[in-house]
Amino acid sequence: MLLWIAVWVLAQLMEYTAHASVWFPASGLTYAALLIIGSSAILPILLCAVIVTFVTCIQYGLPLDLPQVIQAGLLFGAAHILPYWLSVQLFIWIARIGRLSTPGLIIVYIINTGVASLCTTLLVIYSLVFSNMMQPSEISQTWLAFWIGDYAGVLILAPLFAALLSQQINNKRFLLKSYLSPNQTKPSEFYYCKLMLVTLLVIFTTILNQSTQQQESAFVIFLLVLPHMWIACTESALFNMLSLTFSCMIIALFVNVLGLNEYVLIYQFAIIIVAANALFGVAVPALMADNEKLQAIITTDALTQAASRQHFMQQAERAVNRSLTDNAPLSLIMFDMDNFKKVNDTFGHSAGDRALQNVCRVAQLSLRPTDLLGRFGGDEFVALLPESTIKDAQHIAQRILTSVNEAEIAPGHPIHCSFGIAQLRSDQNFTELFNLADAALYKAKQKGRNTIVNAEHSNAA
Ligand SMILES: Nc1nc2c(ncn2[C@@H]2O[C@H](COP(=O)(O)OP(=O)(O)OP(=O)(O)O)[C@@H](O)[C@H]2O)c(=O)[nH]1
Repeated sequence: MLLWIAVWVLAQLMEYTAHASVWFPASGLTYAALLIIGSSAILPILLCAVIVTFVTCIQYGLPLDLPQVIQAGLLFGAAHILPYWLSVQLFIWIARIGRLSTPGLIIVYIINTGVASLCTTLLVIYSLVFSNMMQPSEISQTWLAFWIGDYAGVLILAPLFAALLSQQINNKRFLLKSYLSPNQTKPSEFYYCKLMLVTLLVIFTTILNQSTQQQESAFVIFLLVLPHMWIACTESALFNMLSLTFSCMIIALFVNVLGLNEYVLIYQFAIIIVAANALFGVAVPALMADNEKLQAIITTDALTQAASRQHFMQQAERAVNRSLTDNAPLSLIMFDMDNFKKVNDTFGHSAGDRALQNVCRVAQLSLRPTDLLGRFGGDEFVALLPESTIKDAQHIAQRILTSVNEAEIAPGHPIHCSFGIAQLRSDQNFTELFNLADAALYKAKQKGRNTIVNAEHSNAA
């Protein structure tokens, strides 16, 4: 309640004409409270509405007695709360059933809050007229500025207040965090430079506007979209929201101080457009994080963390082409665990999984950072060794074989592997190299397993 009254007072301070402020932060808090706290936020907001109506009556010297003030306050509160409450219910419902991604949710949020703030505006205006707090003749000049002020308050401040309330209240109605990138509690080192740019642009525009008294100059404020998109793409959602709040505050401040009331709608629309754009920016870090996760899923084998077959093939094709162009050596080691089916049957599938992970871990230790290890099938692995001759590959395969043999499935049961190795010739492509290593591996199995066979000579190493 204290916060709601405080942000209402803030809007009053920024009021440029009766009942119309550059923005109305209280709408943002109402929306956030209904979203995070739920219907138990209705009564405190209603009480706040009665209190601020009382203050307004004193402020404008309206001749209403106490019961009339209470009635007017309740009417105002109901008109203010009802559309936002319906809008929040709809938003939660769409978020739940739609399984929307962050950008989808932002579109729904922008449209939803736009419609809700318009409905609130119309209802509140009619409640003010009904309570004799506003003249019907004032409606036509007030409603648009009133709506845009409310819309800016919700669009910009509701996510910020929702984030703050979510930290205090353990709510399961709407998990805001699941739509945002991992929390980044600190701004980047250039954050304050970006805010400085925003401030300079606002000061420049408002002073230009005041000195020229032409509406064309007020349109310069739309350039705010540039620093705000920069902030949106490089800062966390929290600092994105804070910077939008900052922009709105200084715009409202300068518009009031420099008496730019005539042009206020331009500034209000600029705030809305910049905020809607920047909100999409909130989705950028989340999309990038999703992208990284997807990339990891596609390129990595989940059990062993070796490269997936598809990723290995892509990288191998490229490495082979590079090697052929540079006339540099490149070798392939193919290895497969021996009698792995028996391992699974004897020690269980989980022990088999651990053995696969162990083989992969020790193989990685024997490889260089420039080599690539891939899992091709159940117990079959391939290592791509750029800049390596068959001799180098033999040494590496021997190192892997030795360490694999030292790793045990169970006490007294060492892991055994067979290896086939091949070096790329200048007249070969990757598939031919692969087939050669595969044939050598087959020979290693035939030779009694747990051994290394060189494809060129087809001899046990
Ligand atoms: N634990 C476990 N087993 C797997 C996995 N993927 C495949 N397998 C099993 O690995 C075994 C592979 O067996 P085979 O390809 O017949 O070869 P092998 O028993 O190792 O015999 P050789 O290769 O001839 O030495 C099969 O029993 C598969 O069920 C996995 O992710 N985890």
